[in-house]
Amino acid sequence: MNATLKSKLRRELRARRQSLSEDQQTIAAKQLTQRLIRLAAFRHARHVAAYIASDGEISPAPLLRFAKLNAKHCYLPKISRSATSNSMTFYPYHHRQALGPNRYGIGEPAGLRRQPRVPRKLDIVLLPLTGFDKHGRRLGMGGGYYDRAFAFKRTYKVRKPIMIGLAHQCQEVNSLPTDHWDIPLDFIVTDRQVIKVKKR
Ligand SMILES: Nc1nc2c(c(=O)[nH]1)N(C=O)[C@@H](CNc1ccc(C(=O)N[C@@H](CCC(=O)O)C(=O)O)cc1)CN2
Ligand SMILES: Nc1ncnc2c1ncn2[C@@H]1O[C@H](COP(=O)(O)OP(=O)(O)OP(=O)(O)O)[C@@H](O)[C@H]1O
Repeated sequence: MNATLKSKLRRELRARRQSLSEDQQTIAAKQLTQRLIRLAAFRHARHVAAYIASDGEISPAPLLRFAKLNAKHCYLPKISRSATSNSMTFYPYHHRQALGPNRYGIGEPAGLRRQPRVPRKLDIVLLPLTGFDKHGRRLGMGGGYYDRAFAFKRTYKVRKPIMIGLAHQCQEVNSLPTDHWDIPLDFIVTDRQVIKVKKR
């Protein structure tokens, strides 16, 4: 039931972000950066995970440059497929890091010489949203990668990492369906606003 609804919404919301022009994307990414760098959660973070934008997603690239200049350690997700599950690992994103496309065509660290960082040792995770509502519910790309990698946050009720969903303002919807495995967000930041999610 939820799955059909989620996939219909996903199609609609992906079309919305894909229709933004290059200029709109550039401006949105800068505005997003300005909002994020004011957040205490970001200022205090030493280990920051983000992503390489694809499919019209709002880009954390200018934020990553700022984070690097401020001596923060940055990480990018890399996905892998095994016989039993699809998982995601976070690798350091350093200067001149080689990137290669994953099976969805998204850039991810390639030619790895460094060790990944375990998810619970990240301070903040900036994750891409396909959709969100004002209550802080999220819709991802449907792979369940973030839900699985951070399922420990639901199980152990730990504070870290702080989960911050990033999206274009045009990806807001009135209400989203939720499933029990959806990991809760702490903040949603768009080019226009910061939502601090209330604990449920
Ligand atoms: N930039 C970025 N990196 C990321 C993610 C992401 O959402 N954005 N991921 C976050 O998980 C992981 C990759 N997950 C993905 C999962 C599904 C599809 C995808 O395109 N799936 C279907 C459509 C699904 C649907 O509409 O129901 C497709 O192949 O077209 C892409 C990425 C890791 N890296
Ligand atoms: N903790 C988990 N353990 C096992 N399977 C899970 C877990 N969390 C989610 N899944 C599976 O992942 C699939 C995708 O879930 P959903 O549609 O909510 O993805 P999403 O939140 O949009 O994706 P993402 O987390 O990659 O952004 C579901 O079929 C679900 O069964």
